[in-house]
Amino acid sequence: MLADTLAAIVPVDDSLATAVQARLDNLTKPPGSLGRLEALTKSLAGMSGNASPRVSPPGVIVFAADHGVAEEGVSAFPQEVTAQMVANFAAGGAAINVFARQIGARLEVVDVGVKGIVEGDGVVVDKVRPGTANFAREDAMSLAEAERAIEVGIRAAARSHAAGCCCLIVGEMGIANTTASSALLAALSGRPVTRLVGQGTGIDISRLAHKAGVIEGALAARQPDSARPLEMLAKLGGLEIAAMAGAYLGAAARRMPILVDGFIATVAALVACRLAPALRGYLIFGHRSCEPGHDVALELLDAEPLLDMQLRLGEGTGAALAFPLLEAACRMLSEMATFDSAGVAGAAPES
Ligand SMILES: O=C(O)c1ccc[n+]([C@@H]2O[C@H](COP(=O)([O-])O)[C@@H](O)[C@H]2O)c1
Ligand SMILES: Cc1cc2nc[nH]c2cc1C
Repeated sequence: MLADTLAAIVPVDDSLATAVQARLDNLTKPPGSLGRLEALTKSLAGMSGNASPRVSPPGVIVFAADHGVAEEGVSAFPQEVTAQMVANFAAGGAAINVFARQIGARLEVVDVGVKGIVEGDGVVVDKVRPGTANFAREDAMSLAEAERAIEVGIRAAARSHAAGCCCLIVGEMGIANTTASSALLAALSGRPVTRLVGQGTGIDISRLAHKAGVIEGALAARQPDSARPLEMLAKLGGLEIAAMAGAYLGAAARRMPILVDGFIATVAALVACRLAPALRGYLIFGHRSCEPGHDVALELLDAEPLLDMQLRLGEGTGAALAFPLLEAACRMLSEMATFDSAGVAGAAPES
C-alpha cells in the first residue's frame, strides 16, 4: 500500500496558475492587494487540479501514540495523559474538538499506538503496538511496524477523502513526542540537538538540558541514516509521527491540500517529503510553534507559515485556526465581483 501511494503522488499542476492569476486580476481590488491570499488560491488550484478550488469541508485526523522514551523523564506530564487525552477527544472536550466544530470539520481520532486501553466511543483503534520502545536504549520499533504505522495514516486519509473532505489537517497527541521529533530533526538537519530542543509541554531549564543529553546519547547509539527515512522512523519513532507522514502521503495521492500543524507535524512532513519529494507541493503551513526546532524544520522545507500565535499545543490546533484563511482564499476567487460585473473602472493608464 505504501509503494502504491508513493507512486500515485503527482507533482502539483502549475499550469492552472496563469488562468487563476487572470481571474484574480479581474476581481474588484487593485492587483496583488490581497497579498498572500492570492498566492494561496494559486497553490490550492495547483494542488486540487481545479481552477476554482474548494477546501470545505475540511478533515481533521488526530493520531495518538505513546513513546517509551517518556521513562527518561523528558516531559512535564506523565505518560498516562496520552490515553486520558484520547478519552477527552472522544468526549469532545479538547481544544481540537472546539476548533474542529468551529470550522465544520470531520474529526477522526486514531489510536495508532497508545499504551493503555483507550476509553470512549468514536476512536478508531488501529494500534500497531502499545507504544514505542525507549529509543535511548533500543530501536523504537521494527521496520515492519514503521511501515504499518504509515499505512494506518494512509488508510485514515483515504477515509477522510471518501467522506468528502476537501482538505486535510493532521494533528497528534503523544507524551514525549517532542523528544522523538527533535531526534528525527537532528538526524535530518545535522544541527546540534541543543539548538533544536524546547520546552514541549513545559519542562524547566534543567530538564531541558537532560532532554538534550538523552537525545544526544540516543543518536550516538542508534546512528540513524538520514538517507533512509523509514529506518529513521523505526529507530527513533514514533508511531503517530509515522502515521502523520502516511496521512500526508495518502492525502497528496488524492490531490487534497494539506494544512500542516506545529513542530511534530512539520517533522513528520519532512520525513514524508524524503519518501516522496512531490508531497511538498501539497503542503501549506498553518502556524509557527514556540518549539525552537520548528524554525529549523520550516527552513528545511522552505516554508513560511500563515500564523504566529505562540502556540505549543499540537492536536492540529494551529492548522485548524489557520483554516479560515484557506476558506477565504477560495471564497475570494469564487464569490468576488469582477471589474466588469460590478461596473468598476480598472486602473488608470500610466501617464
Ligand atoms: O505542535 C507543537 O508544536 C507542540 C509543541 C509542544 C508540545 N506539543 C504537544 O505536547 C506533547 C508533547 O510534549 P512533550 O513535552 O511531552 O514532548 C504532544 O502531545 C504534543 O501534541 C505540541
Ligand atoms: C493536557 C495536555 C493536552 C495535550 N494536547 C496535546 N498535547 C497535550 C499535552 C497535555 C499535557
